[in-house]
Amino acid sequence: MWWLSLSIGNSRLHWGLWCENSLEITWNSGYLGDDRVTEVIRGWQEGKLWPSGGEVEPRDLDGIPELAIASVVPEQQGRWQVYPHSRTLGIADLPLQNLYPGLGIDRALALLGAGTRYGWPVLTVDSGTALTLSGADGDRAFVGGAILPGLGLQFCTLARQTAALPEIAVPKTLPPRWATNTADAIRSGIVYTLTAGVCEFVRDWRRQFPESAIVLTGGNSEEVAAYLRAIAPDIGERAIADPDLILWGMGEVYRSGKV
Ligand SMILES: Nc1ncnc2c1ncn2[C@@H]1O[C@H](COP(=O)(O)OP(=O)(O)OP(=O)(O)O)[C@@H](O)[C@H]1O
Ligand SMILES: CC(C)(CO)[C@@H](O)C(=O)NCCC(=O)O
Ligand SMILES: [K+]
Repeated sequence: MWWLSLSIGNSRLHWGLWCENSLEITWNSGYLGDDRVTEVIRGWQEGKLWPSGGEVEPRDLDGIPELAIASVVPEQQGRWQVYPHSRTLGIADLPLQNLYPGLGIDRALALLGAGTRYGWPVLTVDSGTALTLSGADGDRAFVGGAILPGLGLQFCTLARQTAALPEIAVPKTLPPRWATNTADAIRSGIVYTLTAGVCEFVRDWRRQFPESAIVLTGGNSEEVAAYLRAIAPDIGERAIADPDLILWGMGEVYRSGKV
């Protein structure tokens, strides 16, 4: 009756502990080394949710949990697939139409989670390592989307590939647009262009699907939501923030009997 969902992203791992269809707790962790993975798996085989590698309380599970894996990082997923009670999800397992070969399972699951919780049609904006937009229509058919470097990656690459530009943290709030120092100029350039780009996609989506929910998720979704509220309140105030879209999508696959 207990099962675990593991979403392997490009920066870290995202976990959910489920009791049937109820998501009990969620947590994030870094990638784990082989020894740690062995230790975690041994814990599960003794019916224990511990050690987990993230900040989650030790917990006794009555029974050995199943593990559902969704990964966009092949090198990481093999470490978890050795667990005998694991199942790795592919896009063919999802009750969505028109998915293209090679579409990221995280994008498809986020769409499924968003549509299930907030209705169809739906547009998801996942601000992770990469920022992705993914939209589906009222028949749960994938319409299309886009991929760009995420916020953290934009700041990081700019600093890494230049001599004079410093590494800057992702700002929590809107920076001044017309900057008069280097750090603010970087903040302004990245934040205003990324936000304008997202707005343009959302507006175009709304022209096609006026009633669609817009759902924000991913490690930088709070920042992106704050920028949108400040720059484009018509979008920012209506967008829904949900950090667990991918896990909800995995729950929907479980409910449909495919886990
Ligand atoms: N504790 C944290 N550890 C790592 N990144 C974090 C943390 N908190 C916020 N972030 C931000 O989250 C971003 C990564 O987002 P997320 O965790 O959704 O990525 P991901 O799991 O690699 O997903 P994706 O594969 O979609 O890129 C980073 O750019 C970083 O700025
Ligand atoms: C775009 C990322 C990196 C976002 O995590 C992931 O969804 C992925 O590796 N996608 C495969 C390419 C695609 O979605 O078209
Ligand atoms: K790559």
